[in-house]
Amino acid sequence: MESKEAATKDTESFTTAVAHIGEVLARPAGSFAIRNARRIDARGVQDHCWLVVRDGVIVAEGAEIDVEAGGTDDMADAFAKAVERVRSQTSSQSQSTAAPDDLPIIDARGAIMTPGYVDIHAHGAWGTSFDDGADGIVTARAGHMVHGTTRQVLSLITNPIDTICENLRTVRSLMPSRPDILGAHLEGPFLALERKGAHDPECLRDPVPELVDQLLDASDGCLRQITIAPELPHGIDAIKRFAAAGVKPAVGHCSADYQTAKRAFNEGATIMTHMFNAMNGMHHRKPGPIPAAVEDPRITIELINDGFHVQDPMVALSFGFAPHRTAFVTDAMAATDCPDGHYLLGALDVNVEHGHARLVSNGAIAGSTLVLERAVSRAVLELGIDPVSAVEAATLTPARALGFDHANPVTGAPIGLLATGYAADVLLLNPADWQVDSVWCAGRRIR
Ligand SMILES: CC(=O)N[C@@H]1[C@@H](O)[C@H](O)[C@@H](COP(=O)(O)O)O[C@@H]1O
Repeated sequence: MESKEAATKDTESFTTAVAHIGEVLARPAGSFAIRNARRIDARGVQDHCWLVVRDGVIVAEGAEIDVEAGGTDDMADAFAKAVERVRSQTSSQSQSTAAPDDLPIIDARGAIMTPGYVDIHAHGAWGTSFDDGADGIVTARAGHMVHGTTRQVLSLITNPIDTICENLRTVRSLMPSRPDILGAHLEGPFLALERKGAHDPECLRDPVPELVDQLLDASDGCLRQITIAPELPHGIDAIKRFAAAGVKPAVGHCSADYQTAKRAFNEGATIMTHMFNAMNGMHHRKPGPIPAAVEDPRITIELINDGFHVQDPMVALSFGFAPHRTAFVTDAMAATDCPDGHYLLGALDVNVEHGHARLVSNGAIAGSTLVLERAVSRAVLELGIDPVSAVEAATLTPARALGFDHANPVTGAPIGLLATGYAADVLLLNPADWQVDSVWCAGRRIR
């Protein structure tokens, strides 16, 4: 839902960007090459890096280090050979999208090159929510895409069950034409009343089998993850049912004790929804759900690194607790990339001041106005987290949490690294401030 302020800000440029992104994503995947970049992905840092993309997939990568600077002869001319190979393949295969002599080569001029960011928990941006129908989804997606979030799971807020089912069907219907949409996340309605945060208490439910089946039917395979308070009467049973259906259950919005959380993870939950927020904290005689997630190497830990939801020392603690398992999420709501003002989260009124969203009714924090671009830049530049770990938390870790780090039916080629065989989701960033300058999603240039 739009606020008055959001409606007056840049409505025209929003509309133009949304249309542009829709058009670009409808085109066939492209072929191109990038050279002279400082590649940072979960494998490490590599200077003078290049990659070659054919029909949307990275087919070769390397570093152009000349012999005098310590490279081998092979390193010096591997790029030219890889480009030549793609050019000759494209000229002999007429269905390819690239003309043989026309493989664009982008000189990154030393810019940072990372995989596209993957946000597995967000609700909206640019004045709209992922619950606001197809138009709302493409608008909010554009708000994240221009900031480098090339792929996103669309989080749906707690609503009456029929509304949630309708919203799931909308997500499902968009997926064939939108490679950037990874599916849906249900945050609710199976949350603990006392940990509801910004969710409508009237709509919270116990996850009895009939409701589980109803949601699975409506999702038609698009449901990727669901947040569940495991201490609800049917909480553990629902975790088993969703896991058996291929959905990743997430522990969150709960008051679970340590044993109940541990049981949830043993029965198939694999994610902790925004650790620290909307759950009981750690106490030396009441350890609660956090140690159960931290000690279990199977669990991915979501973290909202906006400097408001979780204070910086706790963000650093999470990386120490769970290296390679901390995934930045935004939990972004409609006000993201918009002015302060009045917005909606589901049916609830939200006031945004200085970028902080709170329910009008009781002041509860109501999602963030964060984009992953900012989560990564503040991790590196303000918290001193090493760049490889910060990039990993926004790329490979969230991709792996949902099985997208391998070839799969949703993204086809894997995502999360800039490696041969991976989808060409690529960002070029300004090394001074880590702002996103260029974005490719699934081999299509967005900006
Ligand atoms: C969409 C959503 O559910 N967002 C939650 C919100 O419900 C919760 O109130 C807040 C703070 O939780 P805390 O006060 O327990 O830290 O975190 C997230 O913003």
